[in-house]
Amino acid sequence: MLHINQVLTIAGSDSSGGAGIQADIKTITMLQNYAASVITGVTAQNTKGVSEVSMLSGEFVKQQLNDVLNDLEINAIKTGMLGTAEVVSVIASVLKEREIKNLVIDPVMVATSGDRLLDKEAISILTGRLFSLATVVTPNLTEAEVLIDKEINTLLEMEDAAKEISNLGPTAVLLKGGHREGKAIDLLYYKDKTHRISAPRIKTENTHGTGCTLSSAIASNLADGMEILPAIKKAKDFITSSLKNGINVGKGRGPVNHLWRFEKI
Ligand SMILES: Nc1ncnc2c1ncn2[C@@H]1O[C@H](COP(=O)(O)OP(=O)(O)OP(=O)(O)O)[C@@H](O)[C@H]1O
Ligand SMILES: Cc1ncc(CO)c(N)n1
Repeated sequence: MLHINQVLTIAGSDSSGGAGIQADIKTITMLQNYAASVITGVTAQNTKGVSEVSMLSGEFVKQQLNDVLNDLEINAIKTGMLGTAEVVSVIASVLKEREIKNLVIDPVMVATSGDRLLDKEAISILTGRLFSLATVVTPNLTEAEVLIDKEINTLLEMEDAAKEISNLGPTAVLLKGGHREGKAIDLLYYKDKTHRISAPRIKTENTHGTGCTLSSAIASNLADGMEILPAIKKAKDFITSSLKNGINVGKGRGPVNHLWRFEKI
């Protein structure tokens, strides 16, 4: 029988299907792995923005997580929208207790549209209890500025920021430069070295779900046994291709889209 690696996404639902758990499941599936999903909350959202968020209780998130981990053989986990301090605490406790091999944390704080997806009081729990368990954390520029409480403008400042965030305990930090001008350069800080992970900027309005897609692709590649650097480079190729294939769904920022299967290496 065909062997398939299992990836768990812990994230929120995006009713418009472009970001959140829907983006994660699509990505993991396109990368030919099996996706399980622990839902933290539900957003009423479309391509123009988020109109409402309803979070599940910490207890219910814990129950989903334990049910999945007690049964499936999860090879990697990715976290996205965690919403509340209660949910972040529960996830940190469960993941600390279990031997999680590959954990990718996308520290989602606000949607592309500017709407808040993480309570302010949850941030210190995220950094204090979850970051140290992570293989990779993937902040965007705004999230990184919140994490280090400094403005980040230049590539050199991005390098310093990635290094500073690594002091919070993750094995690697990928600081995404998607919201800058020019080439789409992300900075990876890993094993005391900085790597520039670069791709041409795609001229498109259809960028809904870029962050979710990238972090899910990294988790999926780690689940396949890839090392951190190649897992990130391959995920970067995947998001670049998905941006090229973005589609005009909705009247705002349409979703990225995947048109073909990537061959496994
Ligand atoms: N127009 C673009 N062309 C090429 N790459 C891009 C573009 N926009 C974003 N990226 C890349 O997409 C990935 C996600 O980065 P981004 O900074 O957009 O994350 P994010 O802000 O967390 O995403 P989201 O907008 O979904 O919240 C990064 O690798 C980034 O460089
Ligand atoms: C549910 C959800 N998670 C993450 C994001 C980040 O883009 C979003 N817009 N919606």
